[in-house]
Order: sequence, then C-alpha cells, then structure tokens
Amino acid sequence: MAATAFHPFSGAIHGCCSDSFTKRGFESFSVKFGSGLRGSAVCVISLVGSERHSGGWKLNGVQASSSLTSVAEPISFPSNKDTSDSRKKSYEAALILIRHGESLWNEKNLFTGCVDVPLTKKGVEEAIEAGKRISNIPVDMIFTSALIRAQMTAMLAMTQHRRKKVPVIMHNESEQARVWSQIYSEETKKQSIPVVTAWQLNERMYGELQGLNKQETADRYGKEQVHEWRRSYDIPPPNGESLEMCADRAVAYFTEHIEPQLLSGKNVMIAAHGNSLRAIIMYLDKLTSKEVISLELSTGIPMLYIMKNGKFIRRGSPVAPTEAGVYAYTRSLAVYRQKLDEMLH
Ligand SMILES: O=C(O)[C@H](O)COP(=O)(O)O
Repeated sequence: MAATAFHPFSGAIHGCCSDSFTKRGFESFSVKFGSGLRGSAVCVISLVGSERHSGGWKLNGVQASSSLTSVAEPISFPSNKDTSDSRKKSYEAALILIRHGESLWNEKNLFTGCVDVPLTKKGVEEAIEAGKRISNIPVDMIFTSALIRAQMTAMLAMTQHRRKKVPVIMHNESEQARVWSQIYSEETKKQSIPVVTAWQLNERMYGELQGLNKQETADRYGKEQVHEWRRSYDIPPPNGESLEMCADRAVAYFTEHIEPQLLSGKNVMIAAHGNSLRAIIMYLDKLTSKEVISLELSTGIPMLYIMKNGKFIRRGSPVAPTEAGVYAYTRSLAVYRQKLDEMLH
C-alpha cells in the first residue's frame, strides 16, 4: 500500500507542492520503503529545569529543498492571527526550536556535520513525542535546515499538532520551482504552514572529521584535541567550521529572516542541529563564548521561547501537551489552546 500524504481538509491536489505524510502514511511508507522520507522540518528546544551552571547552561532538553543562496522572501500564507491581535502594538510570538531526533550517524557515533543522513527509528519516535509536547502551541511559519534529519523531525512533529494545518515546503530555488509549486486555493493556503529550508541553519561543517567515528578520532588525535574541536568556540576542526563560524551564518539568518516574522506577530518553529541551535541560543540568551561551551543539547526534546516587545524570554520545555505551566506564560497561548479545545470538541 503506497503511503499517502493525507490532506485533512479538501483532499487538495498535490501537483508539485511538497507537503508531508501523515503518521499513518509515514508508517506504511517506512515499512515498505525505509525511512528515506523527504519532508520538511520544525524545531523546538527545551530547557527542562535549566539553570545557569558555573560554566554556562545545562540543557536537559534539546533542544530545510536546500538553497545555496539565502532563501528569497518566503511566500507566507495569510497570518491566521485574528485582526484584534494584529492591531496590537506590542506583538507577542512563540518561538519553538528543536534539535533533530537521533540520526543513523548519531547511532553509529560518527561525526555528521553537513552530511545528509536520515533519522533512526528512535529518532522518528523522538520527533513524534516532541510533536505531542507542542501540539497546542501555535505555529504560523516553519524554518528548517536543508538536511533531511531536521526536516523529518519537523514533519513528524507536525503530524501531532492539534490544529492539523499542513506544512508545505516553499520552493524558491528557481523561478520555475516557485511557479510550479504555487497553491491556487485561498482556503487550502489558510490551512497550510509555509516551510522555508535554509542551508544557513545546517549543522556546523565538521570538515575532515565528517564520517569518522568519534571514539576512533579521539584514539587517533587524543581526547583533549577532539574535545577542543567539538567544544571550543573559535577553533575549527581540520578544514571545517568552528562554532563561531557556524554562529556567523546561523545567527545572521535568524536575525535577517526569522526575527522579522516574530516581530510581525508570527509564531515560528525552527528545525536544526546541535551546533547551529547552540549558536542561536547563545544569541537569544546572550551567552558568552565561554558559557556556550558547556551548552549541550540532546536530540528531539522541545524548548519554547516567547518574544515580547522584541525581547526573548526562555520558557523551558513543554513536557506534555496539556502542561498548564506553558499556557500560563502568556494569555495568547492560553487563548489559542482554548480555541483549539472548542474547535475540536
Ligand atoms: O554533527 C555531528 O556529529 C553532531 O550532530 C554534533 O556533533 P557534536 O556534538 O560533536 O558537535
């Protein structure tokens, strides 16, 4: 049975639009064809009980068709925020970040960097669990890295979202791609979430370590040297990127393409990687280059920020979809969840 990409609304025609399988569709697909699913991705990073350690933040939680040029302004579907919200001067928006679920090379303990490998079965399960945790938090736009492990994580997480909007990958890599992937129904657009993929959100490029086993590398170069490559701020691995170099591109992309969406009141999710997300969190939390060194992210667990009046407030990890705490943070999140309850009951 071929997997189906299920449109929960009008059974719209796909054509060249790239959307996502449902969980059922993915299960039948992965049973038959393995998990080489092309999808698009979302991110939520969690600070579960995070506290500032002497050396920086301990994160128990965790924390997109690649375009080699920065993505053209995404065609964002009409915002679904009601007009009263949009007239509010002090916009408030949810920012959800997540590191991808476990990948096949994480499982093999190989340096991955910008090599494009899929999730393991465990990584798939982590993504679905993450989706449950954020299933009541509003999402108007999704940004992902250009790598499949982050994109799979996002698409699988969105299968759990209660609003049931369909994430649709924006194809701006050429004029033909943009024209051929147009959606011609306003109603279908309203029930869709634009997904922008950007190489700038990719994992740091690990240079000549990519594909090497982390333990063998330590045996070959020494534990201290490998730790320095992995967790220093400005020392790159051989012919690779340092965290600082990764931050230069990832944070620049965030401030140029993502922050304006938040400032306009759009709720955003980002799907990315351990180091590109450490760089973004360093910006959001104003961490020093020393503090960010001890910032560690696990795979597939959510974190929520609230942007209010241009400031980012870290709100920890939605541990469960009904966790009262998350929705107590802001009125708009509580109202959104209440509307979902009314719509679905
Ligand atoms: O790219 C990789 O190997 C991992 O995603 C991150 O690796 P690190 O934790 O060694 O930076």
